[in-house]
Amino acid sequence: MDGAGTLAKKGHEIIFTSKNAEETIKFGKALGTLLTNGHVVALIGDLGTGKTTMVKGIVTGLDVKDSRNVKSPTFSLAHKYNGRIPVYHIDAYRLSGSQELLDIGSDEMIFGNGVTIIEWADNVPDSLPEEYLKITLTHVSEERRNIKACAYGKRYDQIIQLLRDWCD
Ligand SMILES: Nc1ncnc2c1ncn2[C@@H]1O[C@H](COP(=O)(O)OP(=O)(O)OP(=O)(O)O)[C@@H](O)[C@H]1O
Repeated sequence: MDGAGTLAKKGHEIIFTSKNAEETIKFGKALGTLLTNGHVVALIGDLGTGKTTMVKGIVTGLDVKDSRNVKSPTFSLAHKYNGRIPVYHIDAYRLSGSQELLDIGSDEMIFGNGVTIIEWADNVPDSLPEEYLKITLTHVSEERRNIKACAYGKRYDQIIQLLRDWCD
């Protein structure tokens, strides 16, 4: 990626430093183009670190229309978008555990067809499948964020490799 963020490389994870929201969207879009049925992306980060901004990028890469209007489903808990495959966007902020997530039918979302993106995934660790991609966003300065993408399971190793190629 020309003249954009900086990248640290380590095994099955990458750390990308995003300079602004637009760059986080571009990173998300690159990731979204690599996702397919059954993939789960767990997003972790404090308030305002850019989780929803990242989701906008990911769903853009999944060909969801009007992706810039995506908002966190904080009250409805989950949204379904129609992209090239179904996309489930879950916000676990208000959830105190995995049972509440199960109650909204998360099993069908996480283990069914399509891609599932879970904001505040650290609130529902027991709901995550054995393999998933974890993205941790941390605030560096007003516009700078560290984006750490980590593959949990071999299925995601190739995604990390391709993201690395994209960032280089
Ligand atoms: N590098 C960056 N990456 C992402 N967002 C950024 C960046 N720089 C500034 N921002 C801004 O930070 C804000 C992040 O908001 P966003 O809703 O995406 O965060 P969030 O983690 O989902 O927050 P919350 O948990 O409160 O819903 C947006 O206004 C966005 O434009």
